[in-house]
Amino acid sequence: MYCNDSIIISGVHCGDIVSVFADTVGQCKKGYQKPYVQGCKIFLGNGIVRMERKHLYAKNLKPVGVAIEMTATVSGCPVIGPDCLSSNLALLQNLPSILCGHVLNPLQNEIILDMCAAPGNKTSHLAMLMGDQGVIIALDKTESKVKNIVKRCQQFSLHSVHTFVCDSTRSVKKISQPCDSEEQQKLVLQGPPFIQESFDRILLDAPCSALGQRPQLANRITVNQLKSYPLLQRKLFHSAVSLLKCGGTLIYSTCTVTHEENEGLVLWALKHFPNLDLVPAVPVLGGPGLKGSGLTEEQRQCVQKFGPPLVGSDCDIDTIGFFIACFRKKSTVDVT
Ligand SMILES: C[S@@+](CC[C@H](N)C(=O)[O-])C[C@H]1O[C@@H](n2cnc3c(N)ncnc32)[C@H](O)[C@@H]1O
Repeated sequence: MYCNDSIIISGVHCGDIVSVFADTVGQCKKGYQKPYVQGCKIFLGNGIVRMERKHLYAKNLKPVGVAIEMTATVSGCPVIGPDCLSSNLALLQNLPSILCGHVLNPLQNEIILDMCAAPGNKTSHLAMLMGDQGVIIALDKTESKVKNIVKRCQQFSLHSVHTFVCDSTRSVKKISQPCDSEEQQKLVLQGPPFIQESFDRILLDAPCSALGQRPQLANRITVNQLKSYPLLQRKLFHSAVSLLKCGGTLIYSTCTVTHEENEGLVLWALKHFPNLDLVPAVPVLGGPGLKGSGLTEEQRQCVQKFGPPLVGSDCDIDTIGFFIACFRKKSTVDVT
């Protein structure tokens, strides 16, 4: 357990063996002194105390490190955190997120767009897959989050990534401007809005309801919030199709499990963009799309779906919930 989110009660000392709980209702405030008995909590496991209250809550302290070293967890997952890896050598990512980069398969010297890039985990992976040769434009609509992409790229000394604060639903220039590939590269480096068909490959790792994230002990998402995502995802997808070159690859991914944000988005895209083909997302590690989702059997096999292995599920890899679909643009046909 990392010290920035720990609550250690008075009278507990380094070396003590303690049980660790997660507060599921957000009432156990940082620094709480007494045992938290009334609120809702979930047992996470046992561990050894490595920091006491005086190491955590004294004035002007900015504690870092492990406060409780977990020795046995209910989840059975190994304890892996930032301290386990040298931060300039490796980045921890879940399996489907890593797969996203491989499915996009960016090649050296291509022009790549990462439309919703912060904090830059997938962006930095893409740059590494390209040997840092080429151009990656990384956009995010939140300025503070774009700073995190910059930090992430500095951490790995990556030079091919160019970041911009941008609402990607507004990233397409209205007027098209035919130009050669050298000119195209110069223009994208000037930042958004971009002329249509500027990018060889696009990653749309969309903002989503994130219901696939784990561990998830409590979720406070409202029905209205849940309903807002498909609309935003469609707007972003629309921009992505405009910005993609003919023959280019577009990856759409989410870390959620809802039909509307995953298979539903694919059905909508195939209906509204006759110039797009759904192609197999390879390499394959996940399971097919949901049965009964409206996708044909062939289309179900093209997409990849991840999540905890459920009884009767087609995928037995135990990961966060995730969805990947891969499209190829075959022509510049106007869209509806
Ligand atoms: C799923 S996260 C991206 C994670 C990132 N690809 C990574 O692997 O590190 C979605 C991101 O989309 C951003 N976002 C939401 N709406 C956006 C918009 N209209 N334009 C650009 N970015 C947006 C959010 O700020 C958030 O950082």
